[in-house]
Amino acid sequence: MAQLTRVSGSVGLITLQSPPVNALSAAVRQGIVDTVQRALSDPEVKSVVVCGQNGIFCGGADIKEFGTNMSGPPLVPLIHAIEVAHKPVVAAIEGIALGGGLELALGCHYRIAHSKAKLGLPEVTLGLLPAAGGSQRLPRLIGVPAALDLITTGRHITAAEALKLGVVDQVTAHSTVDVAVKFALSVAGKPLDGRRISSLPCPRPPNMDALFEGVMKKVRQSARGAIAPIACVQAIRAAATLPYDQGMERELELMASLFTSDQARALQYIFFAQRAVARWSMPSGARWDTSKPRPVHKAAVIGLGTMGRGIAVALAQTGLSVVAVETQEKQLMAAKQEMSGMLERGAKRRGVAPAFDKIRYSPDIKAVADVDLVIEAVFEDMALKEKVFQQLSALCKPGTLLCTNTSGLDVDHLASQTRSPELVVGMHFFAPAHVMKLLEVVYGSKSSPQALATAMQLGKKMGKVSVAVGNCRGFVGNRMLKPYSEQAFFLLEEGATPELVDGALEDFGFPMGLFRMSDLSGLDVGWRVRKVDGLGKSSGASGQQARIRQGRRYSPLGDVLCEQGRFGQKTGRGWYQYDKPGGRVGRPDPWLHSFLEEYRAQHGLVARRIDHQEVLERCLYTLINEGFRILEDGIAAGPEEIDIIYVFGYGWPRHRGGPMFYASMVGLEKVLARLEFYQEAHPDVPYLQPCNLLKRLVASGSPPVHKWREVVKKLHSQL
Ligand SMILES: CCCCCCCC/C=C\C=C\CC(=O)SCCNC(=O)CCNC(=O)[C@H](O)C(C)(C)COP(=O)(O)OP(=O)(O)OC[C@H]1O[C@@H](n2cnc3c(N)ncnc32)[C@H](O)[C@@H]1OP(=O)(O)O
Repeated sequence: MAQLTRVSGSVGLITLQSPPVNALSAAVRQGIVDTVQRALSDPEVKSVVVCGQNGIFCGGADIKEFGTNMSGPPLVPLIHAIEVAHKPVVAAIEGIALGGGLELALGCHYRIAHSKAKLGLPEVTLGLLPAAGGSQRLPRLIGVPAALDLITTGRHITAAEALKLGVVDQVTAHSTVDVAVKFALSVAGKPLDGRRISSLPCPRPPNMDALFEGVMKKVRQSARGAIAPIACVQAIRAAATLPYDQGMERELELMASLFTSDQARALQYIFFAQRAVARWSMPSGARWDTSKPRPVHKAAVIGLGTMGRGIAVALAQTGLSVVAVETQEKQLMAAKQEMSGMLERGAKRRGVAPAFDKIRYSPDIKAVADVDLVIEAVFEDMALKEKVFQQLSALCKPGTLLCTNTSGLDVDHLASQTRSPELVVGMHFFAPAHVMKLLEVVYGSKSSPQALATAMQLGKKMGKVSVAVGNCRGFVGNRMLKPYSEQAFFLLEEGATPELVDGALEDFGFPMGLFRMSDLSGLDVGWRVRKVDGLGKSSGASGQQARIRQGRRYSPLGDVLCEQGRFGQKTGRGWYQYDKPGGRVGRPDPWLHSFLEEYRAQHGLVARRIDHQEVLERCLYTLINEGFRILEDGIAAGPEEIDIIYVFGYGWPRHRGGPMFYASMVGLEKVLARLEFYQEAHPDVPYLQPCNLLKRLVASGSPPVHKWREVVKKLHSQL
């Protein structure tokens, strides 16, 4: 689908037509081939402009076609045909030119972009590289260092940056197509030498080998096992060292190794999952497209600890008026100072004025009287939160949405403290709240669809990836974390060290292993929760009995460390040792190793050799098992919700697609078999008991992950 019209007498205007983003589907590619051929053979046409309908140039290859039997004309010869054309071809870039879309534009002889357009080669984020000549043309056009940056990060750039780098020739704030047509008229009949990028030499940077070595090292470190960024560097190296034709062969060879890889499948799954979770539904049948959000102009945040500060700043940066309430004067002053710095830094990064005037600070909770929405972010203590919700219910105007930033307490119970439980939802932000992308939006049993719609819309406005989930202890993310961390503790008891467990998890792709993360966030955080749950005391007893609590295996290891004041980085000692309290670089701690040996001896435990495979299977498969329980319980509507929460909030490596997708890649039969194996060895660990949904899926032939949502829906409709 591409249309050719003649404008201004002699300009052939080719318009790509494939909503919503004019992706290069087989039909669009065929349309381009046909219209280019017609335009070039029409003697009345002296020059050509390529644009996209509805103010969008092109979103790149049609990702939905990947993994299918791709038919239709391939992109490489199509773009080549444009480049070798004897008539000037001008790309009129409005909206976006991404991936194959930008590669198409790079095949044109001139590029004119609208000032609001965004350009980029984001293939790496989908596990690919720009294989329609992008990896070979871009370095020729803008040089190797800039091409390395754009292609290995996949970042989108503004038209202004594109102009500065030389990706485009001109930027306009007017109608791009009109400007491009005028320009096309002006270059008709002029020679095109020097305008065909593939024929340009690639500028060789000084110290090229050292440059590539340095970049490769950096990319390997940040890729955490992802293969596409490395292939991108290799392709650009080919551009810098080989003639164009040979570079294109290398590009294809590298693309072939990525195209059908598990990582590409995982990353493309995450792309669509991120969009799927925006189409939320509730067990009542209420849905995203039938529930109207309430307008929110003014919001309040109650409690200005770390979370409250981040939330208030994020709201203000979204343009909302914010009342920031902190009843402790000293804390209020400290918050004000820190938040001003956060606003200033954020504004500098985004090139806008700091939103200082958007926040009004108050020591008095009565300041919430006229707001549309409140986010409570006080200390994680139910009694305190109950009191705050009672006060809010009495003070706020009717219709105000009351949200809690609890990371796992009962939203229904908090709702029961108010006069309008239908207006209560959870908005679980992740620290630091003004930076982290994830927002778990938790609906209680009485939350109205409108309340959920409002919180989801606000999350979107704040630039968050918002996921709607049901109410249960820990919601989705923290609930799944429990079996994962429990297994890590048990592994220490059985012979592992924190370094071994963290090493396995970091090799898998987590930015930080569980123990390193625990040191960072503070061991006392979990300790406090365990104490509320009636656990959390080391008891001083020895033997197996000391490790059975509430009828199941329990490891008091973390409690013992806390009792000794080892809270992690903040105290300079935790699972690792640090140079000083507040130190950031953890080193293995001989004291901890001796402590573990003594602990095992005291409890009659015999250390054995544990390998990375066992760490991964026990930590990850129990986490996945809990994910299946969450689906079974109807807390998440599908595997996509769980996977997006883990990728955006818990550091799960994106190129592994989230825990549920990973399970589907490992094979459900294998996950089930290994859980059964470990359960037999550890019958006192309920989390190792395979969940019914997992068994059911295996019994029904392990359907692919995109079918699980339907299976779960059917399961619930039968109940
Ligand atoms: C042997 C092996 C040889 C293999 C040879 C193969 C040769 C291949 C040659 C070239 C390959 C080129 C690779 C590419 O071009 S990969 C694609 C690169 N493009 C992208 O990554 C862009 C992805 N899209 C986005 O970033 C955004 O969607 C954006 C375009 C910025 C729009 O954002 P927004 O306005 O927020 O809207 P949504 O994200 O919600 O999107 C709206 C709907 O459009 C769908 N969409 C978007 N882009 C694509 C696409 N490229 N293909 C298909 N569909 C796309 C998106 O899914 C939304 O629909 P829905 O809500 O139904 O999911």
